[in-house]
Amino acid sequence: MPALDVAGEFETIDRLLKPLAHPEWGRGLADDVAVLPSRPGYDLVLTKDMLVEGVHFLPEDPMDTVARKLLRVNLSDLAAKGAEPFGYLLACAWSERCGWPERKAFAAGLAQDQVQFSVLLLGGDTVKTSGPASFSLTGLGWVPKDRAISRAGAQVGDLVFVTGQIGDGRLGLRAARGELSLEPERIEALAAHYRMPMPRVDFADVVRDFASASVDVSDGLAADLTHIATASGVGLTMNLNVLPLSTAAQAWFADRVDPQLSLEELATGGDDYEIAFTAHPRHEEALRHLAESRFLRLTRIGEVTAGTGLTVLYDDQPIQLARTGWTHG
Ligand SMILES: Nc1ncnc2c1ncn2[C@@H]1O[C@H](COP(=O)(O)OP(=O)(O)O)[C@@H](O)[C@H]1O
Ligand SMILES: Cc1ncc(C[n+]2csc(CCOP(=O)(O)OP(=O)(O)O)c2C)c(N)n1
Ligand SMILES: [Mg+2]
Ligand SMILES: [Mg+2]
Ligand SMILES: [Mg+2]
Repeated sequence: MPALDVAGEFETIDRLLKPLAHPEWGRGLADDVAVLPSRPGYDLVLTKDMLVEGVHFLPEDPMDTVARKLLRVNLSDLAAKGAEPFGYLLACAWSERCGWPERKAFAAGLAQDQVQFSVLLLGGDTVKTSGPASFSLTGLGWVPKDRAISRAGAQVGDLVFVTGQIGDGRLGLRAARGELSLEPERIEALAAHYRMPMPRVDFADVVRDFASASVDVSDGLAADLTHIATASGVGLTMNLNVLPLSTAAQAWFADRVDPQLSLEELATGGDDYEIAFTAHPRHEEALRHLAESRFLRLTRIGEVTAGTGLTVLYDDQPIQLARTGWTHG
């Protein structure tokens, strides 16, 4: 008899999650734990982020992209530390709207990203809730012993860099909500970034080899750079005029009446999942070369100074931001 498509706990585990599991370490998702052999010469790097419906994704977002975003926001944290991901633990609190097709789409999204990023499922937990859907993922990666990059470590005189583009996460949320009047291709590109950001996994080894301090940009570039300043006990500057914008963001920006306020929105909006880091000026050429060879944009956005906190510059003048990024309550 063919299996029924029942969105139950063990149907979900057996039919949707087991195919994603590490063949050995995950114990077939049929034990109480996963067991990993240690890797001599490496440190294990662990991170956890949640995605909650209405907080991190929209109720109408497709479940395959919700799953991929969940994995990717965690891969982003690992990449910022210079770690290479290998596996993850997953917790799902399915809501009423998560029937079998939605769960299947969720697992299919994970299957795609498992191949793209070379990670496998190790275990997790599955529950049903009458509240909003929420998901939590623990990402695991390896970094050569004692080489993980921290938020502390920025030195006065270092330069501040950011990968990729800033602002598509914020504009993508507004695009997905139907708040922007741009051509449909632009709306699509921005919403796609919001629903499925690209973690800079391919740049993790460069960060590890050259960065003095590093953070991934989730809350907002200004907020996350402030984390580096605080942890490192230094000051950082950020030049709003050189904020790297995508072509879609440039199209949006071109129509704004208040350019400064618009750039502030992008620099504080979050959901970028780029890497912001500091490095000694002697590494600038190598960093530019490596970024170019990997087809990744890299922008020098500021410098590390004696002092404290983040100083934001617009037209060479320091400005005050109303807020630096997203905070939860
Ligand atoms: N509920 C929690 N229990 C333990 N540690 C937590 C919890 N929430 C956050 N943290 C820790 O606080 C630090 C900052 O968290 P967060 O701002 O979420 O980091 P990130 O933005 O890189 O995801 C991290 O070390 C994280 O592991
Ligand atoms: C529906 C919806 N509203 C608002 C946002 C914006 N937003 C929510 S949480 C957040 C910051 C990142 O999430 P968080 O849980 O703080 O991740 P972490 O910094 O821990 O990686 C942002 C920009 C969003 N992504 N989706
Ligand atoms: Mg977090
Ligand atoms: Mg994070
Ligand atoms: Mg982070």
